[in-house]
Amino acid sequence: MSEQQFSPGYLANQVNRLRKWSLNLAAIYLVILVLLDFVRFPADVITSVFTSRILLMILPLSAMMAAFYYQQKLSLSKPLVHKITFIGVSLIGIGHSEILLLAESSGVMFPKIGITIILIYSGMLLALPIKLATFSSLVIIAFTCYSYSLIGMDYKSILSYLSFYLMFSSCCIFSSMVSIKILKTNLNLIKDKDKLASTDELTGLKNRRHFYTHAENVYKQSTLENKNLALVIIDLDNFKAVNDALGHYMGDKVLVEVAEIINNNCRRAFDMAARIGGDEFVIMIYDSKTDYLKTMCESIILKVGQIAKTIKKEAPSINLGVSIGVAENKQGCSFPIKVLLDIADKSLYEIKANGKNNYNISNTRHFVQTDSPINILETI
Ligand SMILES: Nc1nc2c(ncn2[C@@H]2O[C@H](COP(=O)(O)OP(=O)(O)OP(=O)(O)O)[C@@H](O)[C@H]2O)c(=O)[nH]1
Repeated sequence: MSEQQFSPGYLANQVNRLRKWSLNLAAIYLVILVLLDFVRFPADVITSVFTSRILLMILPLSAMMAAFYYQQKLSLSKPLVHKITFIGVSLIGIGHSEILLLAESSGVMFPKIGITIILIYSGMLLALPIKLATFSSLVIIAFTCYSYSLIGMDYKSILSYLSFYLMFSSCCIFSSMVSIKILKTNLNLIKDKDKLASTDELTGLKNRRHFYTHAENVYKQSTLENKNLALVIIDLDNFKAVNDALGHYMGDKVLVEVAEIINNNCRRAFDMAARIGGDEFVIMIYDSKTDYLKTMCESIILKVGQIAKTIKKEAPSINLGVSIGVAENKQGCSFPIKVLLDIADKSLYEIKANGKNNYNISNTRHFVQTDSPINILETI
């Protein structure tokens, strides 16, 4: 699953889909109810019944569906969509009470708690956020009980209908809560699994596999937006000696501290640090500036130097250091990630060959003009 699917809007999208389907069901049942009206009601009241159905049920439900389906196109805010839904549900409740009164006055056998109306309500209640669904239920129940009292129903019957409506509404609201909870739990489980698969266990940085996927996406973004993109490869110097002299536990500790230094350089959304080998790391900097890259490399060398000083106290012969190779895609000059890594690697090995503990920044424009790019371009 891609990273984009886990964006903060992912859960909201899933919940929205669930709500859209609930509304679709409500709409289907409403059509059935309207068709039943033609069979049940005598000709003299059918016009009034049909008008009430259109004004108080079909139109509000259509407005609710339009708000849900065209939320983005119409730039409707979420609270506005919820308000439209709430008003829609309440109107539908009132509409049904109105038709109940019409049925009673014209002597039509009209089930007080019809299965179709229950299905319509459940569809709509599931389409609302929990608080609004609770509030709408109360509005609908109040109106229905009021209509019952208007047709002269005794209080015991009203009470039994009231308890039925309360049970039925709470059942819908509870199902809505449970489905959202299940969605949240599943999403968190998938997120945890994805995090484990993309993270380096020791340092907590992203691993090589995740880095490549992310880097390809950011590279596409940089070409679209015509932004600079820099890859910084960082390799510790003489790290093996730390392991050999002070043990793997100390070696691990050094790697964790270095990872923290490296990660602190990722300040913007597209930047990313990863561990791509034993003592090898990479940082990707989006919209990079060469001056910033220089300052960053100097700061990393300085901070790793402080770790080296602590190591030296315990093992004076160890010269821990860090070599850094940087490749920077300047605007209008876009080498793919693989080639950019190749260039950064070559820059790094120049430093390794020339005394270590330093950095080297290669602007990719430079490679087009000299002999070196011919080698690099052949690898494309
Ligand atoms: N403690 C520890 N060591 C590791 C880990 N992964 C790799 N290494 C060690 O890192 C060392 C890397 O060795 P080299 O590539 O020779 O690096 P170096 O000693 O820094 O040599 P230069 O890069 O040439 O300066 C090896 O000894 C690996 O065993 C790890 O997770 N923990």
